[in-house]
Amino acid sequence: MRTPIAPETNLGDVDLQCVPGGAQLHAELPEPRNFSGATIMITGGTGSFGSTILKHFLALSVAEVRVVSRDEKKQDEQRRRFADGRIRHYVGDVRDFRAMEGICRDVDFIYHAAALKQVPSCEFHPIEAVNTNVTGTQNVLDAAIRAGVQRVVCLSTDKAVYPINAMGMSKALMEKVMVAKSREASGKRTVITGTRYGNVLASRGSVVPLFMDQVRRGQPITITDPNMTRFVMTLDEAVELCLDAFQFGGNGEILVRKVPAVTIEKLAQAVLEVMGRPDHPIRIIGPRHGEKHFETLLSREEMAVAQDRETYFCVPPDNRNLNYDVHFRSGKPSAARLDDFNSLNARLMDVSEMAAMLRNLPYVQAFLAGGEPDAF
Ligand SMILES: O=c1ccn([C@@H]2O[C@H](COP(=O)(O)OP(=O)(O)O[C@H]3O[C@H](CO)[C@@H](O)[C@H](O)[C@H]3O)[C@@H](O)[C@H]2O)c(=O)[nH]1
Repeated sequence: MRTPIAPETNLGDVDLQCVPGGAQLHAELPEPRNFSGATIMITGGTGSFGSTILKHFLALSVAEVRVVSRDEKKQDEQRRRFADGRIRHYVGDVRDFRAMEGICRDVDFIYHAAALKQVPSCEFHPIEAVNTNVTGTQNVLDAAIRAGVQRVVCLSTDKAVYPINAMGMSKALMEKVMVAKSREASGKRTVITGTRYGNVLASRGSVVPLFMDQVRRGQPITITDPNMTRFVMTLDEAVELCLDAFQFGGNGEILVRKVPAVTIEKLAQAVLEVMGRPDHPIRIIGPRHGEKHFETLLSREEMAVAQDRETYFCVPPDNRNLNYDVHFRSGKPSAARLDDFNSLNARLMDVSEMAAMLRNLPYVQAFLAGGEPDAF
């Protein structure tokens, strides 16, 4: 069944004050999010993000969730774990337009999370990153527009801003594809919105499970660079942003959650504090392939036009056309005197705040209870 979102829940047309550097927003954000009876498609639905979003959607009494991914084995595990007849698994690759076209039929909402996201491996296989992250996104959006899907939310990363590695570059291009497709979709049924995240704590393959495992095995914690900083957020915060994007995201907008940052040294100290092993040895190993010293969630140019929506920033699309006269008559606000929003000038957490955040994570709690939890 198709469930239209009530027009009043879409803030895409509301005249929000444009606040360089970010002051407060003034519009009331309506509740609640209504997905009941909807058919939802999640690309990358067996990955960290996809499966967590899946769990949240199932709790919101949706009619059907189509999980699209390439890995039969993960799908089988997920089928057993959830044991919910509303989930339908599709083996398919976002690189395959025809497959996406078939799966999109009669879908109301799409969460597009499928991506190659490992920084080091994308350095070695950049074209693979382009094929999945860029062309794959184009395929999903073309299929969605053609099928008249109501809303598509695409997942991006801080590594797409001022990118230096292939993963970030492919995600930056993905965002450009997303905005270009939103122009194409303008006036049609489909609304396309992006979300941009920093590091989600304790996600599969990330540094927190690695550090905890190293401590448990009695191996030194390996720190790349103690002064390196990363934006960190919990999975719940990430899910919240996704749901906000479905409800409030306008066409072509990118929503960026405001989160604090932490140095890797403090993150490691917090892990050791939580594990009660403050004197555990640490080894400095130096940065990995393609790593940045700090990350940026919003460029200076984006800060000049971003709208501040309390828990997140909204970057509107640049909807000027390619007519040069129009360009010259209506330039953008200047970014010259603005800072970007990066993990050096963001609020930096101290060890005890970081440790408190870690203690609240289900993964950390299960680990400390002696288990071997799967990172999501
Ligand atoms: O043995 C290690 C491994 C990592 N790090 C550091 O820990 C931080 C976080 O590393 P990791 O958890 O591997 O995440 P990132 O490399 O920052 O990338 C993650 O976070 C991105 C969001 O920024 C996602 O897009 C990526 O998919 C995801 O891998 C980085 O500063 C690393 O240098 C260490 O100090 N020691």
